[in-house]
Amino acid sequence: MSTLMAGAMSVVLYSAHLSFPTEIKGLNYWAAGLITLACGAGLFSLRYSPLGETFALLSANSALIWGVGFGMIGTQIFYGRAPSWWLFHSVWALAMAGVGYWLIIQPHFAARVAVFSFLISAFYINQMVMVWRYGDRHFSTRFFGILLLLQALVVLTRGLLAVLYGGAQVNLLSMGPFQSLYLAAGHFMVLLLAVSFKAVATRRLQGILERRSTLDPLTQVLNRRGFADIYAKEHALMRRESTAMTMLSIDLDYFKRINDCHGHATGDRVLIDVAAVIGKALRVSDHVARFGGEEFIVLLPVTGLDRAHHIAERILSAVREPGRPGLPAYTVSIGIACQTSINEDLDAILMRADEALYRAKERGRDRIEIASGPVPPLQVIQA
Ligand SMILES: Nc1nc2c(ncn2[C@@H]2O[C@H](COP(=O)(O)OP(=O)(O)OP(=O)(O)O)[C@@H](O)[C@H]2O)c(=O)[nH]1
Repeated sequence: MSTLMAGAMSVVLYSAHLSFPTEIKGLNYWAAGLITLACGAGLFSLRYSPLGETFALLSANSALIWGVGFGMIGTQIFYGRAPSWWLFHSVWALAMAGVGYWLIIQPHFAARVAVFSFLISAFYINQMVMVWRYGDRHFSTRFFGILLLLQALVVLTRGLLAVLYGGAQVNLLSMGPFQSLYLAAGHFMVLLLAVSFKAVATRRLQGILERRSTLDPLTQVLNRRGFADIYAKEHALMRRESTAMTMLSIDLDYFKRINDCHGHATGDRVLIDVAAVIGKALRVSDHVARFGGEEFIVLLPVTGLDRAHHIAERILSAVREPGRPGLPAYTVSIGIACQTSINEDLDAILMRADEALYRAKERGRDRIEIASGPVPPLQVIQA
């Protein structure tokens, strides 16, 4: 039953892989791992078939190692790590050599169990390390990590019992407390691991969708909604720390002409380029957004007018620089508004920055203008 459920989970994971092939990686390996584990469980039942016990045990053990190994590869890829195919193949080769030797040449059940258990635990331990190092601090990740730890402990204990007490303690065909525990773990843990991996993947997807809803799809900078959220946070910080922040309103000059002369696709590439140029001129703590069309807004937290003017000049001259292949020359105009009062809201500061921008347009474009502002009750301006 649990084998069938693991098979069903593989369909769920594979369909998630087909829906988000680039956003969430590794799901296909997890799906392959679950199917292979289900096949492995099926192969064990062939031991009483005409194919014989040796074939059944060798093929089943091989499938189990592949199944767990694919899970490890899936987890590594999920966390953006290079897959350890060398570990995958080494564990498989060593385990098959050990199992084969103690099954065919020198039959020894306990030795077979020990070598298989110790080697396969490497896959679980490797995944635990991945989750510990690269996972986020969220319930789904912790759940996944704890299950991996438990599975590693169960497998290692089986190996140890085989070494210390011989085959009788770990023979799953005879019943004892450890055998029951191991079978329960074997049956349900795989399923639980698949469920927890799906939970981790869903959490990743949630983050991706949240990020997407705040990003401009063309330039990958913030959109109006994402910017409003960031502004609210910076505004709260400004209230607490009595600092200033400055807004730049940046608009491409004669962008309609670029579209008309070079086509809309080139216009789009210019927009991507200007977003990149602006981004390079900023600190990581600054924020850039595209407010539709060819207008970009930059928020410079804890920044006064002097420093903001310096940054705006840097953007202006970086945009003017020739030599970006395949793009027409273009310029931008910039309006600057400094916010020093917490009573001013986003709409008000944007309006002032826009007024300055229109003045820059009127006065010939490719220039910077500073907004006259409300009298600043400023305590600290870090320029
Ligand atoms: N390629 C492209 N063009 C866009 C996009 N959004 C808006 N536009 C174009 O941007 C142009 C804006 O033109 P205007 O508002 O006249 O501004 P402008 O030509 O830059 O003139 P000034 O701002 O006065 O210097 C229009 O032709 C829009 O079609 C977009 O996402 N991609």
